[in-house]
Amino acid sequence: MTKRVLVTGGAGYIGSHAAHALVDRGDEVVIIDRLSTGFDWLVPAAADLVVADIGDTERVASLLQDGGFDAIMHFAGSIVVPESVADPLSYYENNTVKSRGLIECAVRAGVPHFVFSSTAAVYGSVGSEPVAEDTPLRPESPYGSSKLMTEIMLADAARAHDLTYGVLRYFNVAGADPAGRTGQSTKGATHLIKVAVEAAVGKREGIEIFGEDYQTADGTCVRDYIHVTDLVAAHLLALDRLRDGGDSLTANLGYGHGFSVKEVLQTVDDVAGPIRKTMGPRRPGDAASIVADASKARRELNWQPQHDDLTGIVEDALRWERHLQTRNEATTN
Ligand SMILES: NC(=O)c1ccc[n+]([C@@H]2O[C@H](COP(=O)([O-])OP(=O)(O)OC[C@H]3O[C@@H](n4cnc5c(N)ncnc54)[C@H](O)[C@@H]3O)[C@@H](O)[C@H]2O)c1
Ligand SMILES: O=c1ccn([C@@H]2O[C@H](COP(=O)(O)OP(=O)(O)O[C@H]3O[C@H](CO)[C@@H](O)[C@H](O)[C@H]3O)[C@@H](O)[C@H]2O)c(=O)[nH]1
Repeated sequence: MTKRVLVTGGAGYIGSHAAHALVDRGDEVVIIDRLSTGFDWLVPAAADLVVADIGDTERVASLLQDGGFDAIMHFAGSIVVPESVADPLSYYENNTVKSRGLIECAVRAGVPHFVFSSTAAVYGSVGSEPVAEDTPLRPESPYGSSKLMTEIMLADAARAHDLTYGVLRYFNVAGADPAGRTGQSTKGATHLIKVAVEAAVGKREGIEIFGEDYQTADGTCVRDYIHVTDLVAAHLLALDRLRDGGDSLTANLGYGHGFSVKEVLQTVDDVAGPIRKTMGPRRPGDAASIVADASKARRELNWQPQHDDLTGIVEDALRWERHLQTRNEATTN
């Protein structure tokens, strides 16, 4: 069978990195993206881009029916936790209902493999110990619940039909393609490292630290930041496993150690020069600490991360931010 992958959300931050990685190793790639938070200029030249909503099941069905795909990588979705609290039904619509339709189209068209972007948000508050995949799932936001429901649908569909899947639960994804071809370009981004490097290049006046009264070493929240290149490498390994006839798998993707908000911002200061920081209240819904036990991905996928270095992550994010600034100046002049 041809190695041909439908990448949903392939014009977004993580999906565009995956599309590049797939093209780099010779897979054929078709992207479906409605360009709500993604950009057509992030897509590799060798990939076909279909600008459409994955909720347009007629379009998706006809793409899959005639397309000769052996896999779907499903990145499309809505991703901002506080937004999901304010507007839960739109999250269930975009992340759960539309994923259901996509899975159904895959089953009907006989696409045998499905790799899905899930999230550490399916665990909820877990304490300071690294969290393994068999930890009880108690999402605390509609975003986390919307993703968990898709995990459940995939597992049930795989039991009933000829489908194998990889569910990958991402911790905090950051950094950019070291080759400089793509990076996080979201407008009004809320992710810590993205916001900090925007401040470093002068796009923002500074950054607010959301709470310093957590039960952590320095009082700020602890997260497990993973370089997007390592994250994407695990997707390719998961896909290869399925293509080789391996079992479905659910695995965390993180490095297994955490950094506090203050440690991250210190690293940004070290790399880019000091940025302005102000102390603010806690952001609703933030857990004090969440760190992956990522031993399963290493064991089952033979995943060997190459970019487990916070300084390198920040350097790559900063390089991309500078590139965006130059690009914006070029397009506005
Ligand atoms: N960034 C993170 O730290 C993180 C962490 C955990 C999980 N994830 C998951 O990874 C995936 C990708 O996230 P990202 O950071 O690249 O976000 P992103 O917003 O950059 O990418 C999402 C892409 O999906 C597209 N899209 C959204 N809804 C669509 C629809 N209905 N039809 C077609 N296209 C649609 C957007 O235009 C965008 O290009 C998401 O599913 C997200 O939940 C991200
Ligand atoms: O301007 C900012 C932005 C963030 N933070 C803090 O930085 C930490 C990380 O925040 P953020 O980068 O927004 O990531 P999370 O809230 O941890 O959520 C991310 O990581 C989850 C998995 O752990 C994914 O599911 C989500 O999609 C993704 O947004 C949190 O303590 C925030 O309070 C600040 O203090 N100031």
